[in-house]
Amino acid sequence: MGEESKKWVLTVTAQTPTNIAVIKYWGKRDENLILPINDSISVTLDPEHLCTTTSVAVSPSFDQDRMWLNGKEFSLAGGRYQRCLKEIRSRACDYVDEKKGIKITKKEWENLHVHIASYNNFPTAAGLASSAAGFACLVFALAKLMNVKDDLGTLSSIARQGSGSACRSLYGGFAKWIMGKNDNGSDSIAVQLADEKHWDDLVIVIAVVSSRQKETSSTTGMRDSVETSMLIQHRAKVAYTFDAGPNAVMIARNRKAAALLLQRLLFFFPPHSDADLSSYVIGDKSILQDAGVKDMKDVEALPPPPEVSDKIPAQQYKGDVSYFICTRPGKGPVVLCDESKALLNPETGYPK
Ligand SMILES: Nc1ncnc2c1ncn2[C@@H]1O[C@H](COP(=O)(O)OP(=O)(O)OP(=O)(O)O)[C@@H](O)[C@H]1O
Ligand SMILES: C[C@@](O)(CCOP(=O)(O)OP(=O)(O)O)CC(=O)O
Repeated sequence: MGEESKKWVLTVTAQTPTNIAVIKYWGKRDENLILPINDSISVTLDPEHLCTTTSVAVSPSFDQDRMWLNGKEFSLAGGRYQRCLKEIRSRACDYVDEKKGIKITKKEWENLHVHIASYNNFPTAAGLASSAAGFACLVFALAKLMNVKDDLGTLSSIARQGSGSACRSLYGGFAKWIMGKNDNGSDSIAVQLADEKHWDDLVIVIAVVSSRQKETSSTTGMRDSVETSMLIQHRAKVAYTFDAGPNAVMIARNRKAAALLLQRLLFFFPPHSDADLSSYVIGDKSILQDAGVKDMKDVEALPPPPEVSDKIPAQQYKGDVSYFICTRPGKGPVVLCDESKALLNPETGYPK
């Protein structure tokens, strides 16, 4: 290949939301293919507040597949990354860009290397579904780059092989991962139940008590549950609100309930006195207005909630929560055309 023809770089940038399961996936029947032991249902969170942005690039000048996560080089050697790359490459279609003089045939995609740069705008591996947004974004961006024509259901089954919960992040609103029955996983895909407008005054408040990396990953935690819990098969009938980590996720059915909830949360879990309210409650700050809280003085003036009685004393836990994120149902993956949002330099294909 001549030096001139080695110069071109083709890039795509995509943004994908996280999701929080209300009926959780917890336990696999196949560890390799990532097949679950139950159906699960989730709410996709607004990418304005929590999202992954991933840029992918391809060029004949790249000599290996490389990835950078949150600014640091990250190994793609793991089986989950390799499987996603292989599945997407096998579905790549011919690509032609007459203007740039780029022509890639289906066969040529197999030998072209990719560069990937990804950034999570929220804590990674802390129990806030970074693997979900991350693998969904990786698969979605690569599929766009390689001109994959398959539908979102197929892409969801590829993202599933990166991280189970990722299959639901291919959709906005409310998604269901159908566990499927087939041994080869072909029917284990996610579908959209309703879009983000369906229940648009639903409010999700996340109390972040720790942004540190979890000691037990979801993969390990659910494996232990499957091996040791006799009740695991019955678990998905039971509602609970914690994800796999210390950070509580609370779902309020409408804005009024969310405002009352936030008043109570701020009463019981006030920030340290020197804190700034705008960094203590992030995301959709308009809930603060509904709660009648404009500044720290208003937080300090919050009265004990009426349900506090002699039996339940109004003990306050100052500083125990690092910060709260208020969010809502959000849209699914999108391609970002604004060059300034790209994480890879369009000329070189290396991180900006
Ligand atoms: N943007 C990303 N792109 C690709 N992979 C990512 C990205 N973000 C996270 N990951 C992968 O996901 C792993 C973290 O997954 P893990 O399940 O342990 O935590 P989590 O997804 O944040 O929490 P949980 O699934 O319990 O909500 C990372 O070590 C990395 O391999
Ligand atoms: C508690 C959960 O968030 C667990 C998510 O687990 P992962 O999808 O991160 O696990 P792997 O498939 O092993 O990568 C529940 C859920 O999202 O349904």
